[in-house]
Amino acid sequence: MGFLDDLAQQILIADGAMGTLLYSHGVDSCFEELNLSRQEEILHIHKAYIEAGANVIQTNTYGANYVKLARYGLEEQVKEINEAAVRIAKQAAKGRAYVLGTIGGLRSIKKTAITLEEVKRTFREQLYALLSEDVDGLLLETYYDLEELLTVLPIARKETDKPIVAHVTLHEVGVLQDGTHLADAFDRLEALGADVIGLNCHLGPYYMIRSLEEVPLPKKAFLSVYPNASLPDYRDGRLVYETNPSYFEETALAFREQGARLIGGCCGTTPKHIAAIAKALKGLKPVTEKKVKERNIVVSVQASAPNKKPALHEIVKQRRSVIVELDPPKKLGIAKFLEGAKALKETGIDALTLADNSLATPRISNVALGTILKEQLGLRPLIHITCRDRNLIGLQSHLMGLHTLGITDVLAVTGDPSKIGDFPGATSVYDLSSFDLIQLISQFNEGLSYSGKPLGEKTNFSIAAAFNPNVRYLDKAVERLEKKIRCGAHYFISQPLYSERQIEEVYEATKHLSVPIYIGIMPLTSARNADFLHHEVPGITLSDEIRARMAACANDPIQSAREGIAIAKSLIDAAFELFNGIYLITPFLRYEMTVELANYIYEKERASQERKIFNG
Ligand SMILES: Cc1cc2nc3c(=O)[nH]c(=O)nc-3n(C[C@H](O)[C@H](O)[C@H](O)COP(=O)(O)OP(=O)(O)OC[C@H]3O[C@@H](n4cnc5c(N)ncnc54)[C@H](O)[C@@H]3O)c2cc1C
Ligand code: MET
Ligand SMILES: [Zn+2]
Repeated sequence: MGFLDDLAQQILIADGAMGTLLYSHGVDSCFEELNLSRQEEILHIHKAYIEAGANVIQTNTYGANYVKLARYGLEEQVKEINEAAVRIAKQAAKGRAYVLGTIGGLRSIKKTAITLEEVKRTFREQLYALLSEDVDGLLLETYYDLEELLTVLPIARKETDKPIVAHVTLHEVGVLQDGTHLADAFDRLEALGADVIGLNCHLGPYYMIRSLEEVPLPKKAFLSVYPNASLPDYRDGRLVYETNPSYFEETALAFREQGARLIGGCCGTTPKHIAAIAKALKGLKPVTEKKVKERNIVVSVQASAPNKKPALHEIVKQRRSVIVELDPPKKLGIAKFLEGAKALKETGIDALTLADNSLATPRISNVALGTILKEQLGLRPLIHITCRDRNLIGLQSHLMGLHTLGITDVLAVTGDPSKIGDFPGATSVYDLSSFDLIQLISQFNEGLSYSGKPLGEKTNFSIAAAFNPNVRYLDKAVERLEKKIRCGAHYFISQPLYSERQIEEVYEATKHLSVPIYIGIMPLTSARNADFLHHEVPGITLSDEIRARMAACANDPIQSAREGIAIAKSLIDAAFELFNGIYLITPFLRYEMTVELANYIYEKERASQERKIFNG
């Protein structure tokens, strides 16, 4: 008889936490290293779980991989640490319990933190070490990222016929962090050859039971569940869990009702919790049938009221369109800002774009100013949103807020890193990349949150993305644009360009794209401003001619502004022929410059229309 034969007949009890138990004993270093330096302590914990009633234990190898051990400078000891862990667990089990070799997931919400190639390499190394010591099976646990588990599971399946337990970790009741429903995730794991499929960590029994209620019994695999002791509490800088082991008696019965056959514990659980599970399930057979609750899907996702005005990306496909950036002030007081906004509105621009703390320096909230523009001036605000200043919670709340205010035009950007701004020590969040943010907003437009939870309404954001053509390899930048379109970008707004030739190159490189581009034009204000952009802003190169023109009027601010405007007008002339959309950037709140340029564009447009009519 083996592990799977036993599961076919009966419920097996698994062990509980290792990490949080060691932590509660005061261990604050690498838990897995203790397989080498404090073997007795690990042995003792395994034994305590077996004595509490565990038929299945797991090796102390949750984080024994290259990536996690590297945090402690132990990355060269992957093999040693894993092999030692199996030997200790086997010594504790002495044939009384099955030993599963544990491999923990690496990715959290930030997929970008580790590539799938690194995931595979790291996984293989740990897998070979565990298999070389002849474990009874594998436990792939705490996979928040389904893509990661779907990547590593086939590797393990190909390498071994031993039983594989594959555990996802829920984001919230019934769904994974990418919005996949638990039942669908289980189907996919079963199809890839997992023998036991289940859940561990993050949530306590209550939410896990509710999640399993919507999951049918697997076709062939067995179901397992390792809940946390409770939701965690944060006390004196430490995560702590409620300890009420007798609660695990009731919940073990509920897990059995849901079809679980392998039941253990995750963070915060102790041998007492495992003893409670064993006590409750003593003599009980697994269920072979269950009633599945209908999926909790809100069927009626309301479309939100259609935008009163057409979206910018629709406007710019059809006609000339000018949008202007006017940065929110860095100090309190918005009189000059409003003066500029009014003057720009009078030119007839389609939107005023408001940066989100550009150059990582605090400015008055662009949502506050956007609301004022919309409500008081009837001017369309286009709100930049960076991934730098808000985590996944903040971003979603921000988007819901914008929707509630009726603001539908947004630009999704990574955001300049905080180290270049006024507060270099501040955290740059980057939970999401610009691609992820574009995808998130598209998902909001489908009425779904990041985790796939219905929002009750669909938003109707018109999604702009950034285009930086000031790079060494333009084709690489264009590949990013293509990816942004696949993520859901409706149009692009470019960084400023400073030569007619570059505008033509950009046109040639992007003319195949299915979405429009607003070309960035920012008037130079002085010779110093020109030198700064040329020498210090990555990617921006001004022609010798432009720099000479600005240098010639270096000591004359009025003439400098005139020259800056004249240069911008030539750039506009070049862009005008090739692009419908022009994005004017107001330097240093000097809105009179962008007012003049907007008027110039509209006059040019009128003249061009008249010529067309005249020519029939
Ligand atoms: C129109 C516009 C508005 C902006 N508004 C703001 C704002 O309000 N607040 C703010 O803080 N920042 C703003 N930025 C700056 C922006 O956040 C960064 O410049 C950003 O890196 C470029 O846009 P993205 O975020 O979409 O970057 P992504 O395309 O996601 O690129 C992110 C990073 O990848 C790298 N990268 C991208 N393309 C290439 C390439 N071709 N070759 C090599 N490496 C590359 C760069 O390191 C880049 O910083 C704005 C930029 C633009 C163009
Ligand atoms: C972070 S999830 C749990 C990891 C491992 N099973 C432990 O208890 O230490
Ligand atoms: Zn856990």
